[in-house]
Formats: sequence, structure tokens, C-alpha cells
Amino acid sequence: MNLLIYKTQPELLEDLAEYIIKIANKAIDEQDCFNFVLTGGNSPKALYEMLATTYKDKIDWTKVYFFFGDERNVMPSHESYNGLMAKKAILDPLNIAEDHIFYIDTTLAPEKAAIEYTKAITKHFGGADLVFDLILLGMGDDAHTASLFPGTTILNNKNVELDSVFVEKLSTWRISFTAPLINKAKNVAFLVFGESKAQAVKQVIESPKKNTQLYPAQLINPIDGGVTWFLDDAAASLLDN
Ligand SMILES: O=C1O[C@H](COP(=O)(O)O)[C@@H](O)[C@H](O)[C@H]1O
Repeated sequence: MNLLIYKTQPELLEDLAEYIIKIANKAIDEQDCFNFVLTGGNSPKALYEMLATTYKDKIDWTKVYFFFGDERNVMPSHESYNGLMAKKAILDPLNIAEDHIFYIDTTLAPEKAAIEYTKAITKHFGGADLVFDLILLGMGDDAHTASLFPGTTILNNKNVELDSVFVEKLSTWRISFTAPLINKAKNVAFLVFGESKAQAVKQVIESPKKNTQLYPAQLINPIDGGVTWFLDDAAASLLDN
């Protein structure tokens, strides 16, 4: 695990953008495309905007395929739809072609949406292993990541696929990558900032004993790649070192 801690959010975002650019260009050199999984929530918006402006000439965006690690079960026009934020912040500004964007289809029932998305990514990878070049993740102050929420059924799903999950505390369905699918990625990066995440960061990273039911982000442990945590001082404030 690689732990990177920054004094300010702009410093963190600049470094994370450079990290993404490096992985993207390596993937494009080696395989002529970059399979990039976006995270939702509020944290990544400024990063996406930076990539689409300051860093827009650093990647050949026509070679990038965009995916979503999880989705809220709302219509695509709803302000909470993770895809809508990404569309506004990065996909539209960079004029990404429709066939390079894999939105999760929430006009379908959650279970069906998960099945269809798994089919779509399987087709994209042409029957090969579902190994993404980079999966970006956020983390909630309850230590959920993607839509792997504490105590939910999806935490026990051992399949490399998407799954639908009912999140009791939010009284809502979500559609999400399972932990085994995330763990197949070549690179996984957490983007976490703010004081409200400090306790969860400490539990996930420093708990002497793992408790993945309580702290689902502990399930993220890529098989071949590495996991890098991009934290600001506030989110890292309770860490021992
Ligand atoms: O619900 C979600 O929350 C997490 C964390 O979001 P943030 O707003 O605290 O940054 C996010 O990673 C996930 O994609 C999203 O669906």
C-alpha cells in the first residue's frame, strides 16, 4: 500500500492528476487504450474538471474508455446520478465519444442493470479477464467504497461482476463493482479528503484486525497491482504516523 498525504487539496489533486496521466499514457503505449473507472460522490469533481482543462493535452482522450465503479439507483437526469456529474465535469468538456462511455443503465431494475453492465464490460474486454487499468475510488465516512456499504450482502459476493445491493440505512438500491472485480485492476487509487473521513481512514488503514463487514474499504487489496491512497492532512489527521 502506498500512502500519500498532502497539506492542501490542490496539491493532492495535482499529484493525482499526474499519477492518472502516467498510467493512462503507459496503457495507451502498450495496448492502444486506457480503461479508466471513475468514482462518484462529491470528492472527484474538481479532479475531473482539472483533467478536462489544465491537463487536457496530456492524454490522447480518444483512446480512453470510461466506466463507473458504482451508481445510485436514480434516473440518469437526477443530480445524484454519478454519471451526470462526470458527464458535466469531464466527459462533455472533452467531447468523449458516446461509445467510449459505459454508463450504468438505471432505467433498468437494479439487478438487471448490474447484469447488463457486467455483460457490456465482458464484451468490451472481448472475453478476456476484466482487468481495468485504473479504478478510482472514494470512501464515505462509514468506510464504504464504491457501493460496498457496511453490513450489506454485496460484501460476501465473491464473483468478478457488478451486483445490485439494497442499502438499508439509505433505504435505497445501488449498483456496484464487487470487491473481487475491483481487486483485479492493475491500479487502484483512493481519493479521500476532509476531517469527516479521518476516523474511517484510521480504522481502514490501521485497525490491528480486519473487519470488512464494518469497514468495507478493507476489502480492497488488488491481486497484481497496487493500491495508492491520496489523502489530505485532515483525512490523515488520526493516523499514528
Ligand atoms: O455514494 C458514494 O459515496 C462515495 C464517497 O463519496 P464522497 O461524496 O464522500 O466523495 C463514492 O466513492 C461513491 O462512488 C458514491 O456512489
